[in-house]
Amino acid sequence: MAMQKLTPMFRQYFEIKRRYPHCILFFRLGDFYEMFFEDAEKAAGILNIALTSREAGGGKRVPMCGVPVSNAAPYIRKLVEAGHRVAICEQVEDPREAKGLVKREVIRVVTPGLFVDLEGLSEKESHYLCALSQGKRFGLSVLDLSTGDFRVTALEDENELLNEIFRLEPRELLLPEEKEEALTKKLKEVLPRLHLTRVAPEWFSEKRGRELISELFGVADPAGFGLSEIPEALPAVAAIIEYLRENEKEALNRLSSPKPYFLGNYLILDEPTKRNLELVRNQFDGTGRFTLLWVLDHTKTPMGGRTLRHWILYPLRDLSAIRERQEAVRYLLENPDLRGALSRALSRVTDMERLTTRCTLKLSGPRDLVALRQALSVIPEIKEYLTGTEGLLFSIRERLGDFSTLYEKLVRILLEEVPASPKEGGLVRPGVHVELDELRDLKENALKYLAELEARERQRTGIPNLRLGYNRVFGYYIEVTKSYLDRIPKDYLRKQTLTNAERFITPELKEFEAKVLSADERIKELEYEIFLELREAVAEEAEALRQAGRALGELDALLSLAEVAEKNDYVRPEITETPGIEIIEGRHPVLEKVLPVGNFVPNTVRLDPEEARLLIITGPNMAGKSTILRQTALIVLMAHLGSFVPAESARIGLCDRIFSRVGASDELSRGRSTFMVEMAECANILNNATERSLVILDEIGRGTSTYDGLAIAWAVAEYLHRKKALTLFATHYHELTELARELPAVKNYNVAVKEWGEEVVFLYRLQPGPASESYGIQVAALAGLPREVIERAREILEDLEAKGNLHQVRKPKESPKQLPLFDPYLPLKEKLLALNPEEITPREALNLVFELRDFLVKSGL
Ligand SMILES: Nc1ncnc2c1ncn2[C@@H]1O[C@H](COP(=O)(O)OP(=O)(O)OP(=O)(O)O)[C@@H](O)[C@H]1O
Repeated sequence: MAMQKLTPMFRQYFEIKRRYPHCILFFRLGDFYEMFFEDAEKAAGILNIALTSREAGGGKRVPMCGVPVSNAAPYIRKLVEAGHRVAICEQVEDPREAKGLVKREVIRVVTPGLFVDLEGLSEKESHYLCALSQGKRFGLSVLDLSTGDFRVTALEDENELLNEIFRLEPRELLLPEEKEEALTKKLKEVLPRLHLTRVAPEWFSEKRGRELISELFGVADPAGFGLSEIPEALPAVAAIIEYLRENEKEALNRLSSPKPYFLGNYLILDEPTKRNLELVRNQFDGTGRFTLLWVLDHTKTPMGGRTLRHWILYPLRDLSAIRERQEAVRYLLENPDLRGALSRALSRVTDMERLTTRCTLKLSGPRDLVALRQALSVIPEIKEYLTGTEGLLFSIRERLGDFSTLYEKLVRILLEEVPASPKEGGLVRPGVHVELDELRDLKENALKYLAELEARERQRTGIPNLRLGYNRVFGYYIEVTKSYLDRIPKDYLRKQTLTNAERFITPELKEFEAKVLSADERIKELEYEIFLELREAVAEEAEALRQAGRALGELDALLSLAEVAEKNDYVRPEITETPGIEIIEGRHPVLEKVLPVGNFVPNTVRLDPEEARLLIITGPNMAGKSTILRQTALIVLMAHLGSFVPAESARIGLCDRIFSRVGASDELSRGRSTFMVEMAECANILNNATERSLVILDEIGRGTSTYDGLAIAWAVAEYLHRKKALTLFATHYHELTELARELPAVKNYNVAVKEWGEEVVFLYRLQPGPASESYGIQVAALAGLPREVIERAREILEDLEAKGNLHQVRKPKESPKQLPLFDPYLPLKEKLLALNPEEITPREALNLVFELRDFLVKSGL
């Protein structure tokens, strides 16, 4: 449309839209955010709202849709979740005072990484925006705007970078525009839901990073933040700050300074390990159920949940830091009364970190302040409980700070219950503001006041029938009948003449009228001002509040570890500087919770750098090999995060990383064959494992021909033995058990099974020595292969054995897809197998079809 034909408002719309071409523009019109043209068409579809039209000038109508300002949050959330960016354009002057068209400006752009709507964020997960710069090393800055957590680090190579991104799972990653495609493709592969945002390459400047840091945080040298060791991160810091400046200016007001973190301080968990060990997400449906976090998380607060998740993903490598956490868990474990009291107190704490940030971003409403007040009310109580503690608990107490002044203010000013919006009034207590109290009195006592005034005026003038009245044209007036006009005082101003009477006004009446008529509006205005001041008072203490929030998170996480340790009978592992692992009667933390009580069979694993650093574990399918591998890795990881562990006792030498190569993950979508993935993961292990690494390998070489596979597995085992990494190697290649004879620190173990007629019984018990047989056919029979096929297989086996074709190498069984560790749908399978088609009713059949459909959908088949 030609510009000149447009209405002034649409001209303004276009001027703004031109600056935000990649955003859906929420254009404020009165009580609505309106969208136009393509934005409207796109949004109406996603939001499922009516698409209407509006005249844009010259009689032309254009597509339009809108959402109410008072309830815009869920719509914004939906659009952002669908991958859009939403530019919020507000009226930035009072329409009543505007000369002509009211001024409008975009005040914030909501992007996937800058999303802080409490309802749209998952409570116990961080929500990261990252920026990536590349110099000699990679620089990564990581911001969770919702909590104010701002960190930076440097990464040696692409591999380290991909692992870290996979660990953080950011929602949005900022990259310079010219960034090469190969890397972005890999990033998309590890995290398909990640939004990659290209921004101006000039933003990634070390110099700019220094300038911005000194500008925002008032320090001349970023070294003050410990950034001198990672100058590569400065461009990434600059990019994030520039991004905030462009899209969320308010965030710059009270941004926390970026804190460096060094990957070397944490156990390295690469992508396959995080995935295979099902630390925070299961491989079955990608949710948190049946994961290590699921077992350990009994936290009461969102901060606690986020902290624990972070601890699991960043296990420590520093002995004293681990012991500090263990000590705190021990103390809580031994003091159940204290634990109970702290737990109850924490249950009343709200999400302090996110509520505080919303105040700094000027997004919070009265209810947020009330929620924050509630959290603050609990802090003195918690401090009291922690009096007399030592170590970490004492340091938590110290970090909780003192918010008595702020708390008292919130109590003194805000009512118990407040409305959602700060602009509707009804949130400030009486006695806070003189004018506000007067206005409220005035409103409530208007009628009484008028009656009093009438009586007073009658007395003053001596006019017995003087009367007060109101009409819409003149407002309040005093009416005097004609017979008394001679008694009218001088300050009466004539306003209207009727047949029998005259109407007057007085300055007092006018003042009263102005007050009453505007009281309501003024009350709302005053309450809003008081609210803004209060919100600002909270924002001023943002840093201390965030620190307290984090401290409460730590306390909550420690309590959770203590609670889980008690409930599940965990022990405190002894952590040593000397490498080596000894887990006596260890259990799989998740599987033991899923199986009926008492059904899990514990196992002892000893890895010793000199005597037994590589254990070859053989045993038939389903015997429990993978479980032993995983539980060992999980126990080692739990020990490093400061948790107690499911075992009778455990001694764990400090590790630098846990490697895992377990099962064949579903990589077809990445366009790489199973074998290729297996080898790539294996290469990574071989190139990086050290004497301090724990390596768990499950069936290496299965994806290729038997001989190739065996040869590779053999060579890999030899190499790891030479590198002195502590390794558990589960295999179907029986031949590998020969290694124990050749290499000094290789030991054979097998998972016991017992024959029961033609069947096998799984004992799940790890015992020294190689497995005697494969039992593949028995397991196949258990799985329900038709009897005919099983019998035929036996014949073939006997035949092969008789011909000597089976001599050394037994081809391992292929399993088409990695089974989840346990099978949540076993009951359904059993039902299906037990089904008698002759007897089933149509209703039963239909129910089964529904169950089956749910299963297929959930398992992604
Ligand atoms: N220690 C144990 N106690 C009780 N049940 C167990 C134990 N270990 C394993 N199981 C059960 O056996 C199932 C199979 O275990 P796992 O996957 O570890 O076997 P596997 O030997 O690795 O099998 P495959 O060689 O076919 O991959 C588990 O899902 C679990 O139900």
